[in-house]
Amino acid sequence: MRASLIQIAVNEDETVEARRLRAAALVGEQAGADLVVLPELWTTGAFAFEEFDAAAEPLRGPTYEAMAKAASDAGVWLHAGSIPERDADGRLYNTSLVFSPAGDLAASYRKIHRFGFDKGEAVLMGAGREPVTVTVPDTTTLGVATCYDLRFPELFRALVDAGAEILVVPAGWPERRQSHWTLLAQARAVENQAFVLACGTAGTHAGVPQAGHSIVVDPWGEVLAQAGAGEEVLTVEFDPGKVARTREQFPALKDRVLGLAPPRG
Ligand SMILES: O=C(O)CCC(=O)C(=O)O
Repeated sequence: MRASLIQIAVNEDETVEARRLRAAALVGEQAGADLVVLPELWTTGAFAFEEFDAAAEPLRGPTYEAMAKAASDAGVWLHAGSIPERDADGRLYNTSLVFSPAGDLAASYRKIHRFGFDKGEAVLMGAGREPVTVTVPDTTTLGVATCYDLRFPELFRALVDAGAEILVVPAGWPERRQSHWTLLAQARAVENQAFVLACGTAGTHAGVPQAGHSIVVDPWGEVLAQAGAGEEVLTVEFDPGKVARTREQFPALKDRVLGLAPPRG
């Protein structure tokens, strides 16, 4: 499988429309890849809270249209990162879109863990409730999560229990916590014996420099590739069959003990 992670720069000197066109062109350049991934909230930037309302779009809005076309033009599975989605009741969500090579919507996922504690995304957006997997016929199953979700291992376990072998994590992770990003991506890969494809943004928006450093980790925890800080397309080839082999040779997932009693004391 060949995967390309598009670590696009999100800076304020570019309009959302211009960045959408540029993202579509970058996806087009990845024809020949099996899977292409864009980051979280790349239209506005994950920290541009004051832009969310104005830039919010219905699920099938301009970003959906542009990315569906980009996926079918390039003939790739496209995890198009996330958009600020406005639902029919006017509520906002941080919603990821995954397209098949035919340009059909294969899945959408509303981010479950919202970032910001008592401000930003945590108060401006609603929380998703449903973990989401996507079956790539005859190949593998993707489990999707978004940015801050990376800190919550129970979500990833739920994805693995549902068959996920490749965990795809679009993000807008800040430079300040870059060490957590790399560490958590490796931890989620090792504990779940799965590939982790984590795609961040480059650039600076709302005064928050982005970490970049998109990363691909294999089921043994080895870093197959990692980007630098700037805009970059990180391309990596790997064998999804390594998940089954790793789980067979080192069957730790089989040793889980579920339903533990509460700790004594
Ligand atoms: O968990 C973190 O440190 C960053 C999370 C984040 O930036 C986000 O979810 O948008």
